[in-house]
Amino acid sequence: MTRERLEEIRAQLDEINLEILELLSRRAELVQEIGDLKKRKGTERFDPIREKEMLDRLVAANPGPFDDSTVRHLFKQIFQASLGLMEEEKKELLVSRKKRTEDTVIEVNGVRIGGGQPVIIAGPCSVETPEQMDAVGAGLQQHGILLLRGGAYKPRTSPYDFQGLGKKGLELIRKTADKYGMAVVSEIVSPSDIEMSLEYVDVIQIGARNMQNFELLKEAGNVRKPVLLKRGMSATIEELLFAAEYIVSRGNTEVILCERGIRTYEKATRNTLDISAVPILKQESHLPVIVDITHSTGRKDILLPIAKAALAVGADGLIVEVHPEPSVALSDAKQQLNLPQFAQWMEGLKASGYLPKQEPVPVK
Ligand SMILES: O=C(O)C(=O)C[C@]1(C(=O)O)C=C[C@@H](O)C=C1
Repeated sequence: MTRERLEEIRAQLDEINLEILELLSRRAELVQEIGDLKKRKGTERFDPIREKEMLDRLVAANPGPFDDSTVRHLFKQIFQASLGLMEEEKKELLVSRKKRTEDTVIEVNGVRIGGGQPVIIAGPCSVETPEQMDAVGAGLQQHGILLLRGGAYKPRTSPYDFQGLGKKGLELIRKTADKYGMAVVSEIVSPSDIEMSLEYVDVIQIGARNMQNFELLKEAGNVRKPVLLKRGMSATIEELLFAAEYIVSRGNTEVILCERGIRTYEKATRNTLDISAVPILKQESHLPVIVDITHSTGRKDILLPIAKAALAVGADGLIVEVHPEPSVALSDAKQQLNLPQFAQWMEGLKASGYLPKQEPVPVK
């Protein structure tokens, strides 16, 4: 082929491209008209029967050299693009940054979660006895801790493991928190307990195993109390945000997201802390994000570097489990810090500069 002939053919192709583009644009305008009609009538935009009819007619008229499957493929692409044109603008989630650019700040017991200063939520895995709670309350109070955690309802892997004290546990943690000027963060597992829990908790925790318990999420959305929502152990970041949307869309806008490690093949830690989830969640959502360093690692020896890492990537706070006597704890005995270990951990964190110096809480 001569160079001139190549140029000549290319010039023809350029013209045909423009003709195709003009035809595609004319087609798209007609599709938009159909889209308006369908919207008014409330008809489904995708019409597979109509698409099949058109494809069959095109294949029957196919003069070649493209084979039938190529013709089907090319036109299917056009139908797809047409559907895209007809689609309503994508609905942004209420929890999305696109919906609200400023950070949501949640105030609990005078502590601002998401307000720029990291917060520490500490306490035992389970509420066990008055003595245990009093010891931990007194110990944490020494370090200025204002948010006390402790499980009264324990969704355990084995039905034979300690299941928690239930309502009695809630009463106990409330009493302890009141004595030491703290707020209560405790997990609720049943939708029918949400209403009852309002008397005892300042933050309703929804645990990893219940992240997609939609009835529980809806019930938590119906009340006006902050919710700490943990990421499910096999949940994607998107699924966590949808779970939060369940709560926020019902009017309860105070949701704290919690990264607590996900299940992977790695055995060195109990779960794998998805550190990248923190900046991604902060970017995608306006809700505060905290990291449960105890459940994600399941070990005490790396809690300081992990805490620093979480704060370095922008976490608004940390959850750490503390028990006055971890070796006799009724749950998670191996991963809870004792009070001297907690004191050392706090010292390390303050020295790192990530945590402001905190004064002991004045007892009310
Ligand atoms: O004919 C319709 O009902 C249309 O919506 C138009 C159209 C098309 O592009 O031809 C688009 C999407 C439907 O799935 C089927 C056909």
